[in-house]
Amino acid sequence: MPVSTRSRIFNREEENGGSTTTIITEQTENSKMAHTLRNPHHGLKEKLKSLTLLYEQQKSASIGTKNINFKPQDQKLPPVPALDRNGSMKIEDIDSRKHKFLPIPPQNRPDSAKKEETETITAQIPPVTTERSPVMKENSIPNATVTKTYVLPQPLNPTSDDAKENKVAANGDRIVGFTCPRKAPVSSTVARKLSLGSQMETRRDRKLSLGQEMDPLFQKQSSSSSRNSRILVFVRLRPMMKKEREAGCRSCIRVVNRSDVYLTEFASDSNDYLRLNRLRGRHFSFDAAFHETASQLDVYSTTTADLVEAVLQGRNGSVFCYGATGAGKTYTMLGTVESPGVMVLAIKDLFSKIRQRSYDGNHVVQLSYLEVYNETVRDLLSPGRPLVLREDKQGIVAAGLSQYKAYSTDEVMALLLQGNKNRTTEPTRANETSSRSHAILQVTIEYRTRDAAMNIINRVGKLSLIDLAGSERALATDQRTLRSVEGANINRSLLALSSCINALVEGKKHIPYRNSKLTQLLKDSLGGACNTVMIANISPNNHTFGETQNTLHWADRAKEIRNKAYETNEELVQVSESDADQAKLLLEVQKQNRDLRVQLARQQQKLLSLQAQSLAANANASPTPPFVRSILTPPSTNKQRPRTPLRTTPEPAKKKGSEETIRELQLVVRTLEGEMERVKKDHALQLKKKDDKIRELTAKLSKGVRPRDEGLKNIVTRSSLRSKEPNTGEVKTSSHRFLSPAPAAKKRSFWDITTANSPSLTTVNGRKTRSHVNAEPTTGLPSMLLQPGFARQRLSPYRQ
Ligand SMILES: Nc1ncnc2c1ncn2[C@@H]1O[C@H](COP(=O)(O)OP(=O)(O)OP(=O)(O)O)[C@@H](O)[C@H]1O
Repeated sequence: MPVSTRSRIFNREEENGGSTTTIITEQTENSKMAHTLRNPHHGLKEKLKSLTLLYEQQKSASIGTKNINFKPQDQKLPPVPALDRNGSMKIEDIDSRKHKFLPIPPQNRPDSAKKEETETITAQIPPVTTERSPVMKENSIPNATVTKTYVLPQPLNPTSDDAKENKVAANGDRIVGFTCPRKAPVSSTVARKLSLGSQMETRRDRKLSLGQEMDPLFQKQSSSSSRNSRILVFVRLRPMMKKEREAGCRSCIRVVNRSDVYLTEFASDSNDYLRLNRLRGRHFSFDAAFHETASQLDVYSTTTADLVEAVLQGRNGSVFCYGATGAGKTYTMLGTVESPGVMVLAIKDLFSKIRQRSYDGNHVVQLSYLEVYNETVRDLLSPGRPLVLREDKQGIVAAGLSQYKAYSTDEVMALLLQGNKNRTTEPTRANETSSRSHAILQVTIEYRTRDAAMNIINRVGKLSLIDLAGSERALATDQRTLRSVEGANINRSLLALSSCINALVEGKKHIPYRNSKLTQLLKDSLGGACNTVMIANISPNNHTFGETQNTLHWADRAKEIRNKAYETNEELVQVSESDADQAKLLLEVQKQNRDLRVQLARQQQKLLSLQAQSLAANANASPTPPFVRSILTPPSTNKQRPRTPLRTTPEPAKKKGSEETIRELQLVVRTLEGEMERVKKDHALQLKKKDDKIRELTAKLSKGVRPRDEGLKNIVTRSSLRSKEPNTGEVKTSSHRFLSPAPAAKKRSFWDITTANSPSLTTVNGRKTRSHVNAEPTTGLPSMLLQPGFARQRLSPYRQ
């Protein structure tokens, strides 16, 4: 029997001494399973049906089973099998003839008043690992022993709200109804990949909030489904608010595992005569389900990271959040400063990826941000008159929408911030900062590169990040006129969205996109050649059960929408021979430029070490050579040459500019080399002079001529010479350059070095500030630590 990702029932009831016992229909020979679970949400009919089916299969399986060592003592109550670290339970050597009747452990036993109880084991993909019977997977009857692994629902944290809710459900109202979900396709339990490399897969899986390891089947499905263009649907549960907790709200939703959520309806105690205090529940399965503790990064990396990668390869991608008001859509899309949401993380990721690839082409990022408010489209980046939607070759576009070029994450953030200020938000009873409009941020990435034949390849990918306004009930929000009109419009457009989803799912020819502005704008995302991700946001509050159920229902429907097979928006511009030559030349020039920059850096390094040596030797003798000083002095900010605005430079001008830059660079390199040579010569000359002087003095001494200073020792040493040398321009021996220029001075510290050239710092409140280092006799040496930076700064205008 195939093991479903859905819950399976493995129980029977038997009155055994007045107490309810659970029958585990599959039992092992070596390890006997006895674990009762409380998940009583299957209908009796379905339970019996699946039980009968299971029994039949096991029976026929057992006929062919050999090597069964069935011992009578096995009929005793087997021990509760140990769960593995994933909460999985192994059932080995299944033999259908040996069903066990196990007592429910006291901690799991429901209220004794209950007559009915169901036990559910959630099986995980791949739940079956066939050891001796690989055909088991194909739903055929095994003729040998098999091993099955069942992943049980995670044990609840007793302190969490979930745990409390669970307790209520177990001990409180009886659960008698269960809407059996439609069997989800196997692939729905896994996150579909967007035809990307294994690197992305690894990352995504690492990020999965439940931290379970990815099994091989998962990988296989992921890669095989990468060609599939089904909409990916994720669900995110927001945490219970303090206010809600204080108001005594209960959690009606539970994230069962990494893809499933379970919705429970709590009956109102006294008045619900029809349901007789019964509860209803429903199980939903999505590509991934995020627990309330899931981080923004978890959500981003699982839902959108692949999309960003695909957009860079020239495909279109859309992410939209759907859900009731106050369910956390804006939090997911925008987030806060401390925990930025999908929009911000996507932009950051985009730019970091562009930076990594910048070596092989040019990327141009353009941005637009609009809102649909009360069925009018408005530009959020340059507010003005409402925009009109038009259909052209690219699809539906808002005529006159401003497009901004952005070159860094910061620029995008600034634009985003500006747009959000212009967005319509109002406090409602349900949410203090309720978004009253649907906001769409569109990022277009144009990528231009050349192939081997120098043809221009132009790829354009578009990423749409959509924060929908919340669906709401009239009572949930204010009754003021404007708010209710807004609410009605929001609901109308969401209804139109639902109709489109329905029509798409049913495969209708006519999709009513024109029913609202929102659906017109989402046309591309829903049925077009686009990778689409939908994040359904839900609240745990049981008072919003209806809205949560609605959201989950539509999200479940949306899973079945298939987009058109996506294609890369790529354009190949063939160039003529002369153009190709020019392009080659440009590439060569660029390469040369790079080489020159490397050379320059090397020369600079050499120059600096040389300068350090020469400064040490000439500390007191000669002033810093002017060219060195000019390098070491930071250029004043107002004199600094502005960076070449490459972003706006057209192609031929850019080429011209790069040639000029190369010429300039070559000139700089030549100048530096010349200066270096001169310094070397100077240095050698000075050393020679010093040696001559020493020789001369030694000769004089040997002739009996005393040195000028009588107080000094008669022996002439280099140090004795040094004391007389300052400011005289006298030379020293070559070995002098390695000696400290001022031996008597206190040892120079880090601050001495870094602040030696800094403008004087004053004493603050009598406290010595860093300026005290200037009190020392300075050698006039510039900061060594700052040199590379200054040198770079000075040379930066030449950089491309
Ligand atoms: N995952 C989360 N973690 C922490 N706080 C959250 C989370 N999701 C939502 N919230 C908080 O819940 C509140 C409502 O969220 P948000 O404004 O995002 O809802 P919304 O669905 O956008 O509502 P509306 O449709 O009315 O705009 C906010 O205060 C937000 O900070």
